Amino acid sequence: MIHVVRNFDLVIIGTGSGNSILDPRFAGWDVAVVEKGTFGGTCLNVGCIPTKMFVHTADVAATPAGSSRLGVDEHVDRVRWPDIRDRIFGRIDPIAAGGREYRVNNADNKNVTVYEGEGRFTAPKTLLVTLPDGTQETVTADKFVLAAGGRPVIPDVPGLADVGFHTSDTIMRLAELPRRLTIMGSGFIAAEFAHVFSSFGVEVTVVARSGALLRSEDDAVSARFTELASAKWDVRLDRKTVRADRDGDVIRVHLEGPGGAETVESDVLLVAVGRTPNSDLLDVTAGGITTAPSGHVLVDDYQQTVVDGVYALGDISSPYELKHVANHEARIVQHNLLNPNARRAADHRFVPHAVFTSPQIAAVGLTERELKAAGTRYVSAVQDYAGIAYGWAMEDTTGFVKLLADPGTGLLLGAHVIGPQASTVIQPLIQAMSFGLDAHRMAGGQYWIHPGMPEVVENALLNLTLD
Ligand SMILES: Cc1cc2nc3c(=O)[nH]c(=O)nc-3n(C[C@H](O)[C@H](O)[C@H](O)COP(=O)(O)OP(=O)(O)OC[C@H]3O[C@@H](n4cnc5c(N)ncnc54)[C@H](O)[C@@H]3O)c2cc1C
Ligand SMILES: NC(=O)c1ccc[n+]([C@@H]2O[C@H](COP(=O)([O-])OP(=O)(O)OC[C@H]3O[C@@H](n4cnc5c(N)ncnc54)[C@H](O)[C@@H]3O)[C@@H](O)[C@H]2O)c1
Repeated sequence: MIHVVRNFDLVIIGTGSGNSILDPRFAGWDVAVVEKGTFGGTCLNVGCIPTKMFVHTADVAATPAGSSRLGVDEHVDRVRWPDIRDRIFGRIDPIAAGGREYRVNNADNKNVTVYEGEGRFTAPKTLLVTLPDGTQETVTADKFVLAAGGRPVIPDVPGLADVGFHTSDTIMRLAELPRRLTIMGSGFIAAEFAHVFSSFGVEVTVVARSGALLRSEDDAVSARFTELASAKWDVRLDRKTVRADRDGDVIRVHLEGPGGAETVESDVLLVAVGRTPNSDLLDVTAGGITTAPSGHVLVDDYQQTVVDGVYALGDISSPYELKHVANHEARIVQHNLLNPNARRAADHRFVPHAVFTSPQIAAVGLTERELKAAGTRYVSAVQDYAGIAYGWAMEDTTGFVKLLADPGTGLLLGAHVIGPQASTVIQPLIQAMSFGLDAHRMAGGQYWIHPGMPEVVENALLNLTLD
Protein backbone atom coordinates (compact mmCIF):
# COMPACT_ATOMS: atom_id res chain seq x y z
CA MET A 1 0.00 0.00 0.00
CA ILE A 2 1.27 3.50 -0.84
CA HIS A 3 2.02 5.60 2.22
CA VAL A 4 0.60 9.09 1.59
CA VAL A 5 2.83 12.01 2.57
CA ARG A 6 1.31 15.47 2.23
CA ASN A 7 2.90 18.82 2.91
CA PHE A 8 0.93 21.74 4.39
CA ASP A 9 1.69 25.34 5.36
CA LEU A 10 0.40 24.71 8.88
CA VAL A 11 -0.59 21.66 10.96
CA ILE A 12 -2.64 22.16 14.13
CA ILE A 13 -2.84 19.20 16.53
CA GLY A 14 -5.86 19.39 18.82
CA THR A 15 -9.20 21.20 18.48
CA GLY A 16 -9.57 22.68 21.98
CA SER A 17 -8.08 26.16 21.99
CA GLY A 18 -6.12 25.13 18.88
CA ASN A 19 -9.34 25.22 16.86
CA SER A 20 -9.76 28.94 17.55
CA ILE A 21 -6.58 29.88 15.66
CA LEU A 22 -8.02 29.63 12.16
CA ASP A 23 -9.92 32.64 10.88
CA PRO A 24 -10.32 34.33 7.47
CA ARG A 25 -6.75 35.63 7.66
CA PHE A 26 -5.57 32.03 7.10
CA ALA A 27 -7.68 31.63 3.94
CA GLY A 28 -4.54 31.51 1.79
CA TRP A 29 -2.85 28.87 3.92
CA ASP A 30 -3.03 25.15 3.25
CA VAL A 31 -3.90 23.86 6.72
CA ALA A 32 -4.28 20.43 8.34
CA VAL A 33 -6.16 19.96 11.62
CA VAL A 34 -5.55 16.69 13.46
CA GLU A 35 -7.99 15.59 16.17
CA LYS A 36 -8.21 12.14 17.71
CA GLY A 37 -11.20 12.76 19.97
CA THR A 38 -14.28 14.96 20.10
CA PHE A 39 -14.09 18.36 18.42
CA GLY A 40 -13.81 21.18 20.94
CA GLY A 41 -11.44 19.44 23.34
CA THR A 42 -11.54 19.19 27.11
CA CYS A 43 -13.19 22.44 28.19
CA LEU A 44 -16.25 22.09 25.99
CA ASN A 45 -16.78 18.34 26.21
CA VAL A 46 -15.49 17.10 29.57
CA GLY A 47 -14.14 20.15 31.41
CA CYS A 48 -15.04 23.71 32.32
CA ILE A 49 -18.38 23.99 30.59
CA PRO A 50 -20.26 20.82 31.58
CA THR A 51 -18.78 20.93 35.11
CA LYS A 52 -20.00 24.47 35.65
CA MET A 53 -23.44 23.54 34.28
CA PHE A 54 -23.50 20.77 36.90
CA VAL A 55 -22.17 23.16 39.57
CA HIS A 56 -24.91 25.70 38.96
CA THR A 57 -27.50 22.92 39.18
CA ALA A 58 -25.84 21.73 42.40
CA ASP A 59 -25.98 25.27 43.82
CA VAL A 60 -29.73 25.27 43.17
CA ALA A 61 -30.13 21.83 44.77
CA ALA A 62 -28.10 22.93 47.81
CA THR A 63 -30.03 26.15 48.42
CA PRO A 64 -32.84 24.71 50.56
CA ALA A 65 -30.31 23.24 53.01
CA GLY A 66 -29.14 26.77 53.84
CA SER A 67 -32.36 28.72 53.61
CA SER A 68 -33.98 27.97 56.95
CA ARG A 69 -31.50 30.21 58.75
CA LEU A 70 -33.07 33.04 56.76
CA GLY A 71 -36.54 32.01 57.92
CA VAL A 72 -37.55 30.18 54.76
CA ASP A 73 -38.17 26.45 55.08
CA GLU A 74 -37.89 24.63 51.79
CA HIS A 75 -36.85 21.20 50.66
CA VAL A 76 -35.71 19.39 47.55
CA ASP A 77 -38.40 17.05 46.25
CA ARG A 78 -36.32 15.13 43.77
CA VAL A 79 -33.08 15.30 41.82
CA ARG A 80 -33.72 13.97 38.32
CA TRP A 81 -30.20 12.95 37.34
CA PRO A 82 -31.02 11.82 33.77
CA ASP A 83 -32.73 15.16 33.12
CA ILE A 84 -29.84 17.12 34.62
CA ARG A 85 -27.29 15.16 32.59
CA ASP A 86 -29.29 15.28 29.37
CA ARG A 87 -29.99 19.02 29.62
CA ILE A 88 -26.25 19.62 29.87
CA PHE A 89 -25.04 17.29 27.16
CA GLY A 90 -28.11 17.99 25.03
CA ARG A 91 -26.68 21.48 24.78
CA ILE A 92 -22.98 20.65 24.56
CA ASP A 93 -22.91 17.70 22.16
CA PRO A 94 -24.55 19.64 19.29
CA ILE A 95 -22.00 22.44 19.77
CA ALA A 96 -19.14 19.97 19.42
CA ALA A 97 -20.82 18.35 16.40
CA GLY A 98 -21.43 21.78 14.85
CA GLY A 99 -17.78 22.73 15.36
CA ARG A 100 -16.70 19.57 13.57
CA GLU A 101 -19.20 20.04 10.75
CA TYR A 102 -17.99 23.62 10.21
CA ARG A 103 -14.33 22.60 9.89
CA VAL A 104 -14.98 19.50 7.80
CA ASN A 105 -17.67 20.68 5.41
CA ASN A 106 -18.16 24.46 5.45
CA ALA A 107 -16.93 26.44 2.44
CA ASP A 108 -15.08 28.78 4.84
CA ASN A 109 -12.73 25.85 5.46
CA LYS A 110 -12.03 24.73 1.90
CA ASN A 111 -8.31 25.31 2.61
CA VAL A 112 -8.48 23.06 5.72
CA THR A 113 -8.05 19.28 5.71
CA VAL A 114 -9.30 17.59 8.87
CA TYR A 115 -7.60 14.36 9.91
CA GLU A 116 -9.78 12.59 12.46
CA GLY A 117 -7.00 10.46 13.86
CA GLU A 118 -4.11 10.34 16.29
CA GLY A 119 -0.88 12.16 15.48
CA ARG A 120 2.60 11.13 16.51
CA PHE A 121 5.89 12.75 15.55
CA THR A 122 8.37 10.56 13.70
CA ALA A 123 10.87 13.32 12.87
CA PRO A 124 11.03 17.12 13.16
CA LYS A 125 7.99 18.69 11.47
CA THR A 126 6.82 15.22 10.41
CA LEU A 127 3.65 13.77 11.93
CA LEU A 128 2.33 10.27 11.38
CA VAL A 129 -1.47 10.23 11.64
CA THR A 130 -3.24 6.96 12.39
CA LEU A 131 -6.88 7.03 11.29
CA PRO A 132 -9.64 5.00 13.01
CA ASP A 133 -9.57 2.37 10.24
CA GLY A 134 -5.87 1.77 10.94
CA THR A 135 -4.58 3.51 7.82
CA GLN A 136 -1.72 5.91 8.26
CA GLU A 137 -0.70 9.12 6.51
CA THR A 138 2.21 11.44 7.09
CA VAL A 139 1.75 15.19 7.21
CA THR A 140 4.60 17.68 7.11
CA ALA A 141 4.61 21.47 7.35
CA ASP A 142 6.87 24.41 7.97
CA LYS A 143 4.63 25.53 10.85
CA PHE A 144 3.07 23.37 13.55
CA VAL A 145 0.86 24.19 16.52
CA LEU A 146 0.82 21.65 19.33
CA ALA A 147 -2.48 22.06 21.18
CA ALA A 148 -2.97 18.44 22.22
CA GLY A 149 -3.82 19.12 25.89
CA GLY A 150 -3.52 16.59 28.68
CA ARG A 151 -5.29 13.66 30.29
CA PRO A 152 -6.09 12.45 33.81
CA VAL A 153 -3.27 10.84 35.79
CA ILE A 154 -4.07 7.29 36.89
CA PRO A 155 -2.05 6.45 39.99
CA ASP A 156 -0.31 3.13 40.30
CA VAL A 157 -2.59 1.55 42.92
CA PRO A 158 -2.87 -2.27 42.94
CA GLY A 159 -6.32 -3.39 41.80
CA LEU A 160 -7.41 0.03 40.58
CA ALA A 161 -7.49 -0.92 36.91
CA ASP A 162 -9.89 -3.79 37.65
CA VAL A 163 -12.53 -2.06 39.80
CA GLY A 164 -13.98 0.13 37.05
CA PHE A 165 -13.19 3.65 38.21
CA HIS A 166 -14.23 6.94 36.62
CA THR A 167 -12.30 10.08 35.76
CA SER A 168 -13.64 13.54 34.95
CA ASP A 169 -13.88 12.28 31.35
CA THR A 170 -16.64 9.81 32.20
CA ILE A 171 -18.29 10.64 35.55
CA MET A 172 -20.63 13.29 34.15
CA ARG A 173 -22.33 10.73 31.91
CA LEU A 174 -23.20 8.18 34.63
CA ALA A 175 -26.37 6.23 33.88
CA GLU A 176 -27.72 6.86 37.37
CA LEU A 177 -26.78 8.71 40.50
CA PRO A 178 -24.84 6.50 42.91
CA ARG A 179 -25.72 6.29 46.61
CA ARG A 180 -22.08 6.59 47.65
CA LEU A 181 -19.13 8.16 45.80
CA THR A 182 -15.45 8.00 46.77
CA ILE A 183 -13.17 10.64 45.29
CA MET A 184 -9.44 10.02 45.27
CA GLY A 185 -7.69 13.41 45.18
CA SER A 186 -7.99 16.80 46.81
CA GLY A 187 -7.55 19.38 44.06
CA PHE A 188 -9.86 21.34 41.74
CA ILE A 189 -11.71 18.37 40.29
CA ALA A 190 -12.22 16.63 43.64
CA ALA A 191 -13.55 19.85 45.22
CA GLU A 192 -15.94 20.59 42.36
CA PHE A 193 -17.37 17.08 41.97
CA ALA A 194 -17.70 16.60 45.75
CA HIS A 195 -19.93 19.68 45.76
CA VAL A 196 -21.92 18.53 42.72
CA PHE A 197 -22.63 15.00 43.90
CA SER A 198 -23.17 15.80 47.58
CA SER A 199 -25.67 18.51 46.61
CA PHE A 200 -27.57 15.86 44.68
CA GLY A 201 -27.79 13.73 47.83
CA VAL A 202 -24.84 11.38 47.22
CA GLU A 203 -22.74 10.40 50.26
CA VAL A 204 -19.26 11.62 49.36
CA THR A 205 -15.91 10.46 50.75
CA VAL A 206 -12.80 12.44 49.79
CA VAL A 207 -9.45 10.68 50.14
CA ALA A 208 -6.54 13.14 50.33
CA ARG A 209 -2.89 12.23 50.35
CA SER A 210 -1.90 15.35 52.27
CA GLY A 211 -3.17 17.07 55.40
CA ALA A 212 -5.43 19.59 53.67
CA LEU A 213 -7.68 20.01 50.64
CA LEU A 214 -6.79 22.47 47.86
CA ARG A 215 -3.29 22.66 49.27
CA SER A 216 -1.95 24.97 46.58
CA GLU A 217 -4.30 27.77 47.70
CA ASP A 218 -3.20 30.27 50.31
CA ASP A 219 -2.98 28.42 53.65
CA ALA A 220 -5.84 30.45 55.15
CA VAL A 221 -8.16 29.48 52.27
CA SER A 222 -7.07 25.85 52.20
CA ALA A 223 -7.58 25.56 55.98
CA ARG A 224 -11.03 27.18 55.86
CA PHE A 225 -12.12 25.01 52.94
CA THR A 226 -10.83 21.82 54.58
CA GLU A 227 -12.78 22.68 57.75
CA LEU A 228 -16.02 23.38 55.85
CA ALA A 229 -15.62 20.34 53.59
CA SER A 230 -15.01 18.06 56.59
CA ALA A 231 -18.34 19.15 58.07
CA LYS A 232 -20.20 18.13 54.86
CA TRP A 233 -18.27 15.20 53.44
CA ASP A 234 -16.35 12.28 54.87
CA VAL A 235 -12.87 13.77 54.39
CA ARG A 236 -9.93 11.43 55.00
CA LEU A 237 -6.68 13.39 55.20
CA ASP A 238 -3.10 12.05 55.18
CA ARG A 239 -4.26 8.81 53.59
CA LYS A 240 -2.32 6.57 51.24
CA THR A 241 -4.45 4.45 48.93
CA VAL A 242 -2.83 1.03 49.07
CA ARG A 243 -5.25 -1.15 47.15
CA ALA A 244 -8.66 -1.25 45.50
CA ASP A 245 -10.98 -4.19 44.89
CA ARG A 246 -14.58 -4.91 44.07
CA ASP A 247 -17.15 -7.06 45.88
CA GLY A 248 -20.17 -7.31 43.58
CA ASP A 249 -21.50 -3.78 43.15
CA VAL A 250 -19.31 -2.39 45.91
CA ILE A 251 -15.90 -0.82 45.29
CA ARG A 252 -13.54 -1.00 48.24
CA VAL A 253 -10.63 1.39 48.58
CA HIS A 254 -8.08 0.32 51.18
CA LEU A 255 -6.26 3.14 52.91
CA GLU A 256 -3.47 3.65 55.35
CA GLY A 257 -3.49 6.73 57.50
CA PRO A 258 -2.69 8.16 60.92
CA GLY A 259 -5.15 5.70 62.55
CA GLY A 260 -3.83 2.65 60.69
CA ALA A 261 -5.57 0.65 57.98
CA GLU A 262 -9.15 1.38 56.91
CA THR A 263 -11.50 0.63 54.04
CA VAL A 264 -13.96 2.92 52.27
CA GLU A 265 -16.86 1.32 50.42
CA SER A 266 -18.83 3.00 47.66
CA ASP A 267 -20.71 2.43 44.42
CA VAL A 268 -18.61 4.72 42.23
CA LEU A 269 -14.97 5.75 42.45
CA LEU A 270 -13.68 8.98 40.89
CA VAL A 271 -9.95 9.31 40.39
CA ALA A 272 -8.93 13.00 40.40
CA VAL A 273 -5.25 13.18 41.26
CA GLY A 274 -4.07 15.59 38.58
CA ARG A 275 -3.53 15.73 34.84
CA THR A 276 -0.51 15.05 32.68
CA PRO A 277 0.34 16.62 29.30
CA ASN A 278 -0.11 14.53 26.14
CA SER A 279 3.45 15.27 24.95
CA ASP A 280 4.48 11.62 25.48
CA LEU A 281 1.68 10.16 23.35
CA LEU A 282 2.50 12.71 20.67
CA ASP A 283 6.15 11.66 20.92
CA VAL A 284 7.31 15.25 20.76
CA THR A 285 10.89 14.13 21.43
CA ALA A 286 10.96 12.47 18.01
CA GLY A 287 9.94 15.86 16.66
CA GLY A 288 13.01 17.44 18.26
CA ILE A 289 10.83 19.22 20.84
CA THR A 290 11.96 19.44 24.46
CA THR A 291 9.87 18.98 27.60
CA ALA A 292 10.12 19.84 31.31
CA PRO A 293 10.32 16.98 33.85
CA SER A 294 6.54 17.40 34.26
CA GLY A 295 6.11 16.50 30.58
CA HIS A 296 5.06 20.03 29.59
CA VAL A 297 6.47 21.11 26.23
CA LEU A 298 9.02 23.88 26.74
CA VAL A 299 8.18 27.15 24.99
CA ASP A 300 9.73 30.61 24.90
CA ASP A 301 7.95 33.90 25.58
CA TYR A 302 6.39 33.71 22.09
CA GLN A 303 4.99 30.21 22.70
CA GLN A 304 7.55 28.75 20.30
CA THR A 305 9.20 25.42 21.09
CA VAL A 306 12.91 24.84 20.50
CA VAL A 307 12.04 23.98 16.89
CA ASP A 308 11.69 27.10 14.74
CA GLY A 309 8.10 27.48 13.53
CA VAL A 310 6.70 24.88 15.95
CA TYR A 311 4.46 26.52 18.56
CA ALA A 312 2.65 25.04 21.56
CA LEU A 313 -0.21 26.30 23.71
CA GLY A 314 -2.55 25.29 26.50
CA ASP A 315 -2.32 22.23 28.71
CA ILE A 316 0.40 20.52 26.68
CA SER A 317 2.84 23.31 27.54
CA SER A 318 1.25 25.35 30.32
CA PRO A 319 1.61 24.36 33.97
CA TYR A 320 -1.50 26.47 34.68
CA GLU A 321 -3.81 24.02 32.88
CA LEU A 322 -6.59 26.62 32.66
CA LYS A 323 -8.83 27.45 29.71
CA HIS A 324 -8.38 31.22 29.89
CA VAL A 325 -4.61 30.63 29.68
CA ALA A 326 -5.00 28.25 26.71
CA ASN A 327 -7.19 30.85 24.96
CA HIS A 328 -4.71 33.67 25.63
CA GLU A 329 -1.85 31.55 24.32
CA ALA A 330 -3.88 30.61 21.23
CA ARG A 331 -4.31 34.32 20.44
CA ILE A 332 -0.56 34.84 20.87
CA VAL A 333 0.26 31.90 18.59
CA GLN A 334 -2.27 33.11 16.03
CA HIS A 335 -0.68 36.57 16.00
CA ASN A 336 2.84 35.18 15.77
CA LEU A 337 1.97 32.88 12.87
CA LEU A 338 0.48 35.81 10.97
CA ASN A 339 3.17 38.34 11.96
CA PRO A 340 6.49 36.50 12.11
CA ASN A 341 8.39 39.79 12.05
CA ALA A 342 6.36 41.47 14.81
CA ARG A 343 5.76 38.67 17.26
CA ARG A 344 4.14 39.18 20.68
CA ALA A 345 5.05 37.59 23.99
CA ALA A 346 2.48 35.83 26.13
CA ASP A 347 1.50 37.57 29.37
CA HIS A 348 1.53 35.23 32.36
CA ARG A 349 2.02 37.89 35.04
CA PHE A 350 -1.34 37.67 36.78
CA VAL A 351 -3.08 34.41 35.98
CA PRO A 352 -6.21 33.97 38.11
CA HIS A 353 -8.14 30.81 38.82
CA ALA A 354 -11.37 29.84 40.51
CA VAL A 355 -12.55 26.60 42.06
CA PHE A 356 -16.28 26.28 41.53
CA THR A 357 -17.01 24.32 44.68
CA SER A 358 -18.93 25.42 47.76
CA PRO A 359 -18.03 27.95 48.93
CA GLN A 360 -16.40 29.23 45.75
CA ILE A 361 -12.69 30.00 45.81
CA ALA A 362 -10.71 32.36 43.59
CA ALA A 363 -7.17 33.65 43.62
CA VAL A 364 -4.63 35.69 41.67
CA GLY A 365 -0.98 36.37 42.36
CA LEU A 366 1.12 34.96 45.16
CA THR A 367 0.17 33.20 48.37
CA GLU A 368 1.52 34.32 51.74
CA ARG A 369 3.58 31.11 51.83
CA GLU A 370 5.22 32.02 48.50
CA LEU A 371 5.95 35.58 49.63
CA LYS A 372 7.59 34.31 52.81
CA ALA A 373 9.67 31.79 50.87
CA ALA A 374 10.83 34.52 48.49
CA GLY A 375 11.66 36.88 51.38
CA THR A 376 9.39 39.57 49.89
CA ARG A 377 8.23 42.38 52.20
CA TYR A 378 4.42 42.46 52.35
CA VAL A 379 1.41 43.46 54.40
CA SER A 380 -1.82 41.50 54.54
CA ALA A 381 -5.42 42.28 55.33
CA VAL A 382 -8.54 40.17 55.67
CA GLN A 383 -12.16 41.19 55.32
CA ASP A 384 -14.92 38.75 56.22
CA TYR A 385 -18.08 38.70 54.15
CA ALA A 386 -19.79 38.67 57.57
CA GLY A 387 -18.63 42.26 58.09
CA ILE A 388 -20.37 43.77 55.06
CA ALA A 389 -24.05 44.43 54.52
CA TYR A 390 -24.49 41.86 51.75
CA GLY A 391 -22.81 39.30 53.98
CA TRP A 392 -25.46 40.04 56.62
CA ALA A 393 -28.14 39.60 53.94
CA MET A 394 -26.74 36.18 53.07
CA GLU A 395 -26.01 35.31 56.73
CA ASP A 396 -22.54 34.31 55.57
CA THR A 397 -20.23 33.38 58.42
CA THR A 398 -17.28 31.72 56.69
CA GLY A 399 -16.23 33.72 53.61
CA PHE A 400 -13.38 36.21 53.43
CA VAL A 401 -11.12 38.19 51.13
CA LYS A 402 -7.42 38.13 51.94
CA LEU A 403 -5.11 40.63 50.27
CA LEU A 404 -1.33 40.76 50.19
CA ALA A 405 0.34 44.00 49.13
CA ASP A 406 3.67 45.77 48.84
CA PRO A 407 3.65 48.20 51.79
CA GLY A 408 5.77 50.72 49.90
CA THR A 409 3.89 51.01 46.62
CA GLY A 410 0.51 49.68 47.70
CA LEU A 411 0.51 47.38 44.68
CA LEU A 412 -1.27 44.09 45.22
CA LEU A 413 0.88 40.97 45.31
CA GLY A 414 -1.89 38.44 45.82
CA ALA A 415 -5.64 38.21 46.33
CA HIS A 416 -7.48 35.22 47.77
CA VAL A 417 -11.23 34.87 48.10
CA ILE A 418 -13.37 32.15 49.61
CA GLY A 419 -17.09 32.81 49.72
CA PRO A 420 -20.19 33.45 47.62
CA GLN A 421 -19.43 34.35 43.99
CA ALA A 422 -15.67 34.43 44.65
CA SER A 423 -15.02 34.00 40.92
CA THR A 424 -16.86 37.27 40.25
CA VAL A 425 -15.85 39.17 43.38
CA ILE A 426 -12.14 38.79 42.53
CA GLN A 427 -12.31 40.33 39.03
CA PRO A 428 -11.62 43.99 40.06
CA LEU A 429 -8.54 42.78 41.93
CA ILE A 430 -7.26 40.99 38.82
CA GLN A 431 -7.86 44.21 36.91
CA ALA A 432 -5.98 46.30 39.49
CA MET A 433 -3.00 43.97 39.40
CA SER A 434 -2.96 43.78 35.61
CA PHE A 435 -3.07 47.56 35.19
CA GLY A 436 -0.85 48.50 38.15
CA LEU A 437 -3.52 50.19 40.27
CA ASP A 438 -2.45 50.52 43.91
CA ALA A 439 -4.71 49.53 46.80
CA HIS A 440 -5.56 52.97 48.11
CA ARG A 441 -6.27 54.54 44.73
CA MET A 442 -8.39 51.52 43.91
CA ALA A 443 -10.37 51.76 47.16
CA GLY A 444 -10.80 55.54 47.24
CA GLY A 445 -10.76 56.53 43.58
CA GLN A 446 -14.09 55.04 42.60
CA TYR A 447 -17.60 54.51 43.94
CA TRP A 448 -18.44 51.08 45.30
CA ILE A 449 -22.12 50.26 44.93
CA HIS A 450 -23.77 49.99 48.33
CA PRO A 451 -24.62 47.45 49.60
CA GLY A 452 -23.11 45.26 46.89
CA MET A 453 -20.96 42.20 47.39
CA PRO A 454 -17.78 43.96 46.12
CA GLU A 455 -17.81 46.03 49.30
CA VAL A 456 -15.96 43.06 50.74
CA VAL A 457 -13.12 43.96 48.35
CA GLU A 458 -13.32 47.69 49.14
CA ASN A 459 -13.04 47.01 52.87
CA ALA A 460 -10.20 44.53 52.44
CA LEU A 461 -8.29 47.19 50.48
CA LEU A 462 -8.95 49.80 53.19
CA ASN A 463 -7.77 47.33 55.85
CA LEU A 464 -4.26 47.23 54.34
CA THR A 465 -1.76 49.17 56.44
CA LEU A 466 0.64 50.71 53.93
CA ASP A 467 3.82 52.70 54.68
C1 LIG B 1 -13.13 18.46 34.83
C2 LIG B 1 -12.38 19.69 34.38
C3 LIG B 1 -12.88 20.93 34.68
C4 LIG B 1 -12.20 22.08 34.28
N1 LIG B 1 -12.72 23.29 34.61
C5 LIG B 1 -12.06 24.41 34.25
C6 LIG B 1 -12.57 25.69 34.59
O1 LIG B 1 -13.62 25.82 35.21
N2 LIG B 1 -11.87 26.77 34.21
C7 LIG B 1 -10.69 26.67 33.52
O2 LIG B 1 -10.08 27.70 33.21
N3 LIG B 1 -10.19 25.47 33.18
C8 LIG B 1 -10.84 24.35 33.53
N4 LIG B 1 -10.34 23.13 33.18
C9 LIG B 1 -9.09 23.08 32.40
C10 LIG B 1 -9.38 23.30 30.89
O3 LIG B 1 -10.36 22.40 30.46
C11 LIG B 1 -8.09 23.13 30.10
O4 LIG B 1 -7.10 23.99 30.60
C12 LIG B 1 -8.29 23.44 28.61
O5 LIG B 1 -9.39 22.76 28.09
C13 LIG B 1 -7.02 23.09 27.84
O6 LIG B 1 -7.21 23.37 26.47
P1 LIG B 1 -6.19 22.83 25.39
O7 LIG B 1 -6.65 23.42 24.08
O8 LIG B 1 -4.82 23.05 25.82
O9 LIG B 1 -6.40 21.27 25.36
P2 LIG B 1 -7.68 20.37 25.11
O10 LIG B 1 -8.94 21.14 25.16
O11 LIG B 1 -7.54 19.20 26.02
O12 LIG B 1 -7.55 19.91 23.58
C14 LIG B 1 -6.61 18.97 23.18
C15 LIG B 1 -7.19 18.19 22.02
O13 LIG B 1 -6.12 17.48 21.41
C16 LIG B 1 -6.58 16.20 21.05
N5 LIG B 1 -5.38 15.35 20.98
C17 LIG B 1 -4.57 14.98 22.00
N6 LIG B 1 -3.54 14.23 21.55
C18 LIG B 1 -3.70 14.13 20.22
C19 LIG B 1 -2.98 13.48 19.21
N7 LIG B 1 -1.86 12.78 19.47
N8 LIG B 1 -3.44 13.55 17.94
C20 LIG B 1 -4.57 14.25 17.65
N9 LIG B 1 -5.30 14.89 18.57
C21 LIG B 1 -4.87 14.84 19.83
C22 LIG B 1 -7.54 15.81 22.15
O14 LIG B 1 -8.45 14.83 21.72
C23 LIG B 1 -8.21 17.15 22.46
O15 LIG B 1 -9.40 17.32 21.73
C24 LIG B 1 -10.99 21.96 33.55
C25 LIG B 1 -10.49 20.70 33.24
C26 LIG B 1 -11.18 19.57 33.65
C27 LIG B 1 -10.63 18.23 33.30
N1 LIG C 1 -12.12 25.52 38.04
C1 LIG C 1 -11.05 25.24 37.31
O1 LIG C 1 -10.37 26.11 36.76
C2 LIG C 1 -10.66 23.80 37.12
C3 LIG C 1 -11.51 22.77 37.48
C4 LIG C 1 -11.09 21.47 37.32
C5 LIG C 1 -9.83 21.20 36.81
N2 LIG C 1 -9.02 22.25 36.46
C6 LIG C 1 -7.66 21.99 35.97
O2 LIG C 1 -7.41 20.60 35.87
C7 LIG C 1 -6.25 20.28 36.64
C8 LIG C 1 -6.38 18.89 37.19
O3 LIG C 1 -7.29 18.87 38.28
P1 LIG C 1 -7.11 17.82 39.46
O4 LIG C 1 -8.07 18.15 40.53
O5 LIG C 1 -7.10 16.45 38.90
O6 LIG C 1 -5.61 18.09 39.89
P2 LIG C 1 -4.94 19.03 40.99
O7 LIG C 1 -3.53 19.13 40.60
O8 LIG C 1 -5.73 20.28 41.20
O9 LIG C 1 -5.07 18.20 42.34
C9 LIG C 1 -4.67 16.87 42.45
C10 LIG C 1 -4.59 16.55 43.92
O10 LIG C 1 -4.55 15.15 44.10
C11 LIG C 1 -3.59 14.85 45.11
N3 LIG C 1 -3.08 13.50 44.88
C12 LIG C 1 -2.12 13.13 44.01
N4 LIG C 1 -1.96 11.79 44.05
C13 LIG C 1 -2.85 11.32 44.95
C14 LIG C 1 -3.19 10.03 45.42
N5 LIG C 1 -2.56 8.93 44.97
N6 LIG C 1 -4.17 9.91 46.34
C15 LIG C 1 -4.82 11.00 46.79
N7 LIG C 1 -4.54 12.26 46.38
C16 LIG C 1 -3.57 12.41 45.47
C17 LIG C 1 -2.53 15.91 44.96
O11 LIG C 1 -1.86 16.07 46.18
C18 LIG C 1 -3.35 17.12 44.58
O12 LIG C 1 -3.75 17.84 45.72
C19 LIG C 1 -6.16 21.36 37.70
O13 LIG C 1 -4.85 21.54 38.15
C20 LIG C 1 -6.69 22.56 36.99
O14 LIG C 1 -5.64 23.26 36.37
C21 LIG C 1 -9.41 23.53 36.62
